[in-house]
Amino acid sequence: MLRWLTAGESHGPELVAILEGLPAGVEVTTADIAEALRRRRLGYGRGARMKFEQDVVTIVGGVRHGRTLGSPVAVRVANSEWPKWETVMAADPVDPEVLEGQARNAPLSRPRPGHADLSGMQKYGFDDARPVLDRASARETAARVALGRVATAFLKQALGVDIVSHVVSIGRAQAPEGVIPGPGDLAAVDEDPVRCYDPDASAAMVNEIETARKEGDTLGGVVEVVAYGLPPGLGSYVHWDRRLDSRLAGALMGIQAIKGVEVGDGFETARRRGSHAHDEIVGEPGGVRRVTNRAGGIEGGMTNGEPLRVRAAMKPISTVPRALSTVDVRTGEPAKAINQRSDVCSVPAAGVVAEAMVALVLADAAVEKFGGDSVEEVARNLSGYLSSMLKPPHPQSAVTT
Ligand SMILES: Cc1cc2nc3c(=O)[nH]c(=O)nc-3n(C[C@H](O)[C@H](O)[C@H](O)COP(=O)(O)O)c2cc1C
Ligand SMILES: C=C(O[C@@H]1CC(C(=O)O)=C[C@@H](OP(=O)(O)O)[C@H]1O)C(=O)O
Repeated sequence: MLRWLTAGESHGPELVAILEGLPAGVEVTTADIAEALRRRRLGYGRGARMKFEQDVVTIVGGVRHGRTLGSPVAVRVANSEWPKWETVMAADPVDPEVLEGQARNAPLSRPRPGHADLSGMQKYGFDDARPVLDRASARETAARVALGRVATAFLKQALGVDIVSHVVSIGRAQAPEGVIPGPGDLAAVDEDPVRCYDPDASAAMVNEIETARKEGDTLGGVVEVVAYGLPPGLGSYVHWDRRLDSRLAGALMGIQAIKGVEVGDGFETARRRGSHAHDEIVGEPGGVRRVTNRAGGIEGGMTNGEPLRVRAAMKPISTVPRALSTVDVRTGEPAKAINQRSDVCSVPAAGVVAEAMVALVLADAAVEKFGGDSVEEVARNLSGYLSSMLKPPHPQSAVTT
């Protein structure tokens, strides 16, 4: 079993992340993780903070000379902006007089509709949104992307799996259906300003973001993650919480602002007749394949050997410059919601985070099926499984033998 945890606040000194249960022998370096974090900061529509802040990565456990040890992998991602926030977010008590004069420390009492502010204040008994938003913030996804990079390395090295993601829509601008990056196309997707694989759709998405920005508004959208090279049989049909689709949906919904998840053709499948909803099976030399992949590579809660396809729908950013109505919790009076620097659209970044979450869930399922002590052992077990796996005899090979 793979377990992962993150800690740290958006304006705190650093994020920390631990991944436990990963086999020994996975090749991964600080530079690999730093590059994954760089990808997460990209994307047209991100706010000012993404330009001036650096993610400073340190691997502090579980890796020696570029290979995992089998012990928990621990990563620190430092916030380079920490000196500006040191008194506001200090762990130890700070002299109230020092805090008094700091604009940054003024209580945030006008909760934003759509953010965690108000419910978080009510739940934990705060009269200031600062302690809520600082942890609810998607800054935390940097920690997940760091761990996701380690999981991605494991999946590639032990199973030959490639994970790509792309942006399917931003606002009303939509990529044509069926345009999906191939296993080696991640760099090409990353080159696009909104991480869309279709150039015309990409231009329309950039235009949507610019228009929203000019109008003081924000946008959401849909991202898709595709994993190539998965063997059949990861996950299980035997219990709800062992189903791979259930685990993927939970992981994707656990990303800030994700409000919907689709597996394969998802909601569109619900509108089709059965005769056009499923993927017919044909034999071919060496095995079987599906003629289509409407299911997105999962049947019965298990991978079926076809590319895995999952989508996540992100709501628009809730820090809307044309601020929404709220109540000032100190006075009870109507007010305009907190409106500080913010992203206009973070959908491209959410795609990178979604890749990380998919990688962590798939790595967990792979360790469960093939063992978790070393990359070599996992590869050996995978190879034994594939060579003994049920494969209906192909008619042509039956004739020749
Ligand atoms: C990569 C990423 C970046 C985000 N950036 C912002 C932002 O700059 N401003 C903002 O208000 N919300 C941003 N969000 C969304 C908030 O984190 C989210 O709306 C908030 O946590 C409440 O969402 P929830 O209801 O899904 O928890 C971002 C989300 C992601 C995934
Ligand atoms: C810091 C990151 O994203 C932040 C996520 C976020 C939110 O409310 O989720 C709000 C913004 O932070 P701030 O209010 O400090 O500008 C984003 O910049 C990041 O992705 O690294």
